[in-house]
Amino acid sequence: MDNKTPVIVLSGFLGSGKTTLLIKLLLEARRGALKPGILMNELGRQDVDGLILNEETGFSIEKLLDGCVCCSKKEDLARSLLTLLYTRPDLLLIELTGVANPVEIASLLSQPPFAERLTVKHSITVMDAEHALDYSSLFASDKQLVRTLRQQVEAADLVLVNKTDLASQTQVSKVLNLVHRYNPKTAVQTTQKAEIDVRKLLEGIPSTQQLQLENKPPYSAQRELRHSSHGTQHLHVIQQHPQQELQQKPQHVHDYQHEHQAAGSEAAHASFSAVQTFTLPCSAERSFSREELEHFLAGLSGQIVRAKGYVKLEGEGTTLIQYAGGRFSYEASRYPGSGYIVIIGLHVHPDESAEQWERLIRQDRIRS
Ligand SMILES: Nc1nc2c(ncn2[C@@H]2O[C@H](COP(=O)(O)OP(=O)(O)OP(=O)(O)O)[C@@H](O)[C@H]2O)c(=O)[nH]1
Repeated sequence: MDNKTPVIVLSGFLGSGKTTLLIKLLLEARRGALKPGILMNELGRQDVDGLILNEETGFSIEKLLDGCVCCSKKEDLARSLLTLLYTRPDLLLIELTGVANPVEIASLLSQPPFAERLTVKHSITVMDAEHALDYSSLFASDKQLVRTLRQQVEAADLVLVNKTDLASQTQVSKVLNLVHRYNPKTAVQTTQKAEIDVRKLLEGIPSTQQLQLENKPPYSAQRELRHSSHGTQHLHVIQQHPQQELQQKPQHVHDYQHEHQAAGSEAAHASFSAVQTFTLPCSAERSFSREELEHFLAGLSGQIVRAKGYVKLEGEGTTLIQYAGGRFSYEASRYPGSGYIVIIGLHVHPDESAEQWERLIRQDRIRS
């Protein structure tokens, strides 16, 4: 049996349903006694999805915040993958940002030091059935982003056309046609809340726990056996701390960055250009009404694509607020800290938005 760690890569535009799918995969992994290594990348400086995931599944994760792993954070991605491999997971789950290009990630994984340790089991792209068709015109000013969204479909072996509860039959059929046009070979499934038979996606992944129970050699010993027939490098590397390994192999990671720039500017390889992210903080005491928040977000300049964070709502307590595909949703949360909202959009004005936010918060002080 192949001893490489299987990887499932999740991509798809902002708010399409990647985290929703990841939660289902993790719950299934738990049922199957699989030990997952989880890596989440978010554009914002503040973590939201990681906290949701932890609240829903209890798993802790490796988070890469404040940038996209397929461009500015590639070196961090390499380091995080090594950190996760060091924990000897049964599988790796990687959720990319909504504007990441999975082709770049596949390329990183197919090179040393990962090629010999990881195998991509699935590359899944989640699409928003209601909005996917509008993206080309909506983001016409950001050619890289339009190309990235297309490559998200082209790179997938499974596409979920999600949020069908919010889309018409015609919209769903058109999205399915688009998927077939860009990637005739991929499997496609229409879903609501990313509801699919996740057992199939994890099929064939052995649990270390089960292997031990069956009295087979533990993972480390398997590595050793393999190592003895294939030379020394593999085992030597896996037993090192990731920091050490990166110190010994910095060239590879830097080469990656180099290729980026050498090929003629970041823009030539970047997966997006006009998308910006900023965070609006608020104290734990300040509470908002839903109307107040929705009105505030609607009044921001630029094109707000995604917003998420934790705020205190009047009469409801701490709440996870999500804005995706032009819709708001709210969910009670146990998040204990000060509130914040991460905003992602095109042609946005972070400073001006922060001033507006401050004014809104001050209004409350005047009221109370
Ligand atoms: N109505 C409806 N809502 C959905 C569906 N799938 C996900 N959502 C909601 O859409 C919002 C965004 O879902 P996520 O799973 O966080 O999307 P994401 O792709 O991880 O978002 P980013 O990581 O921010 O890009 C959440 O409020 C979900 O509950 C669906 O099929 N139907």
